[in-house]
Amino acid sequence: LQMSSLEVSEEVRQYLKTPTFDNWQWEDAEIMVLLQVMYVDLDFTATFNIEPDVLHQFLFEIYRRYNNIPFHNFKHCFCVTQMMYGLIWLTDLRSKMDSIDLLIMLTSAICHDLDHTGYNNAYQINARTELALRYNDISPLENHHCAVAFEVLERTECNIFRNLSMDQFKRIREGIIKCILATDMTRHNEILNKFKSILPTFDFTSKEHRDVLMMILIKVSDISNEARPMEVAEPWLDCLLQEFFNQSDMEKLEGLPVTPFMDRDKVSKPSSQTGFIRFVLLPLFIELANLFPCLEQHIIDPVRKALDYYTEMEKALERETQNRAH
Ligand SMILES: COc1ccc(NC(=O)[C@H](C)Nc2nc3c(cnn3-c3ccccc3C)c(=O)[nH]2)cc1
Repeated sequence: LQMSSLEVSEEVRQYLKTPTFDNWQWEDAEIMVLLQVMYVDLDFTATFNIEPDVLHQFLFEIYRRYNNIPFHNFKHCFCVTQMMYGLIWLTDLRSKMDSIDLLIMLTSAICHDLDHTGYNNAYQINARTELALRYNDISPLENHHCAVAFEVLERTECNIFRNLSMDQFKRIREGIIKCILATDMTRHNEILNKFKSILPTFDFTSKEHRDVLMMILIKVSDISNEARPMEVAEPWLDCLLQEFFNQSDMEKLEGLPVTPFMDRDKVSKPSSQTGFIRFVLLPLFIELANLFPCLEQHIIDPVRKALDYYTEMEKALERETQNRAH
């Protein structure tokens, strides 16, 4: 099943640009080739003189630095990157932003959860882990993901930016740090409110506005599973709850505070998801659709369907528990 990026059909290259792409049908080795195809089809390899072998070495080292945990693994990195790739094409971002900003966004997506251990920032801080100590409780995970990304880029054979100028590298480094640190969900309202405040007068020629948009786009890509077809999205929720339950089991064992929506004794799959979609996902996606109306049908409609699906499941679950109670 080995594929070289030369052998990926035109049909697959088009499918790769859509939010309906099903990651579950592809092996890791094929996903590595699909990631290369993204750099080629966005003309990054030509524009930034990225040698194919360096791109391959970079992606392989990234692959090695993701851990085998239920959710924050290499397949999640691919899903976030593929959604970012789809958004770039759907919104025709190439006609509105410099290629270097798109290169920052795609590379940030690939690197955004590097070496995630399956335990979130609340755990890192409460358990006083090495990461919490090193980063003084300030987004310890996201700081770590970003530091690992630049450790990889320090290796010449993996440095996809090695043929760029110092100024270009500085701009890329600043952008990747901003994007990866923006994926800390405790900053969700800060970033969303900033975007809401600039939306009425959004100006693509303003660097400040572009920076906020780039953070919104990686945030949208990061939590966008429910924008995908149900048969692609639902397994991801099972993986997420598995990872969350592993954490809350550990917190109980270690006598640490347990996050309510992670407690297997408290959370039900549908009720946690309806809350997340109504209060986190839809408000974020609706704001982005204000800037790119085409996202209504491609992203928001599927999410509304998912909300209906989980609301029905929630009702069915309630009826069942009531019947059992009688
Ligand atoms: C404001 O910070 C928050 C807000 C919500 C959540 N998570 C949830 O509400 C629940 C558990 N659901 C949920 N959480 C999700 C999804 C996708 N990513 N994601 C997630 C994963 C890890 C950390 C944070 C989030 C939002 C998803 O489809 N559902 C986690 C953190």
